[in-house]
Parts: sequence; structure tokens; C-alpha cells
Amino acid sequence: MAIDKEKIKQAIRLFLEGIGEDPDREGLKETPDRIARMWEEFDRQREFNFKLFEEFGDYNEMVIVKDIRFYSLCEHHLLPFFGKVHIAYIPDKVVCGLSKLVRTVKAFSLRPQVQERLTQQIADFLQEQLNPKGVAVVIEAEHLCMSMRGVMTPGHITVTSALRGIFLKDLRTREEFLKLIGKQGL
Ligand SMILES: Nc1nc2c(ncn2[C@@H]2O[C@H](COP(=O)(O)OP(=O)(O)OP(=O)(O)O)[C@@H](O)[C@H]2O)c(=O)[nH]1
Ligand SMILES: [Zn+2]
Repeated sequence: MAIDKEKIKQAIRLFLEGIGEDPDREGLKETPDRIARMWEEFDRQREFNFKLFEEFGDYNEMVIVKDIRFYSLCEHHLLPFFGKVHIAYIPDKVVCGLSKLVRTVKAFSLRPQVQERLTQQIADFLQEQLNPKGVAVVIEAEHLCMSMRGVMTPGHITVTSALRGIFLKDLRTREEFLKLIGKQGL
């Protein structure tokens, strides 16, 4: 996805006019450029190299990174939805650096999204990169499009999950994951 800063700037200027603002007033005159730079920054944050380590090949227990804070934008209103991602996988001969799990979250969240797709994309990407025995992803989020407008339900939490491999097939593995992230009985 290439970022076209000029298009973003034109669109934001037009948008500001559309909501009855003067895009040339002091506080707003740099806003189109700021927003274009912000998307350029999102674009940079999405890029990374997924590196594998084989030297921990004998570790075949569950790896969990929980409470990964994330921010995304709902594709319907372009308002933020944000919360926590919990990721687990059971390696099969290779592991990745823990930060790569967080970078995976950023890679898929910094774009117009829906929570379900974000959850699945993280799980599928990790399954593909690590080829592990299984992957589990749970996301808990508040959607500002439901909090500050529309149904106006601040504080709600939407929970989504994507299970792959052994997490799907084996109830005990799934329960261990839920217990370790503190979501047993979910
Ligand atoms: N499934 C899903 N829905 C989402 C997500 N983010 C926002 N939505 C919903 O997307 C829907 C868009 O519905 P529309 O009826 O087209 O839009 P709207 O008229 O602005 O909807 P209201 O929010 O009910 O006023 C809303 O129900 C939102 O709550 C998401 O991540 N997943
Ligand atoms: Zn929305």
C-alpha cells in the first residue's frame, strides 16, 4: 500500500471545508500535511522483517505475549478502536523474537480494519511465518464509533478470537491459554 501524501492533503482540506471549517485558519492550515505525515508514519511502522531463531529448537511449550496494547481504525467511520491483543503459539522447532509478535500486531492494525479481520490476519500471518503447532489470538477492544457516536456505549468491550492448529483441536491447550491470559470461562 503506497502512501500518496498529495491525495491525503487534498482530501483533508476538502473534508475540513465540508464540515464548515476554514482550512486556512491558523490551527488548521498545517493539518492536511500533519495527517499525511501521520499516515506515512503508520506506513513505516507496518514494515518489519520477521526473523526466526532455530537455536531454541527444543522448546515446545506455549509462548504467550499478552496485554499488547494496540490502536486501529474502524473502516466504517475511520474512528479508533483500541485495546489489548493476547497472542500464544506452540513452536515447532523454530521461535521468533518476542518483539516480532508485537510488530505483527502493528503491521495489521495501522490501517482501516475490522476487529474480526485483524484477529484472523494476525493468526494466519504467524501460522504462515512460524509454521507452529498452533496459534491463538484474542483481541479485546473498545470501538470509538460505538462510544462517542451511534449507540454511545462507552466502556463496552468487543472480544474476538482466532485459533489455529492445536488450539482449535485440543480443549486442554485452549483452556491453558485462556487460563494464562486470565480469561478462563470466556
Ligand atoms: N463486525 C464489526 N463491526 C464493526 C467494527 N467496527 C465497527 N463496526 C460496526 O460497523 C457497523 C457499520 O454499520 P452501518 O449501519 O453501515 O453504519 P452506521 O449507520 O454508522 O451504524 P451505527 O453505528 O449503528 O450508527 C456498525 O454497526 C459498527 O458498530 C468491527 O470491527 N467489526
Ligand atoms: Zn466504526
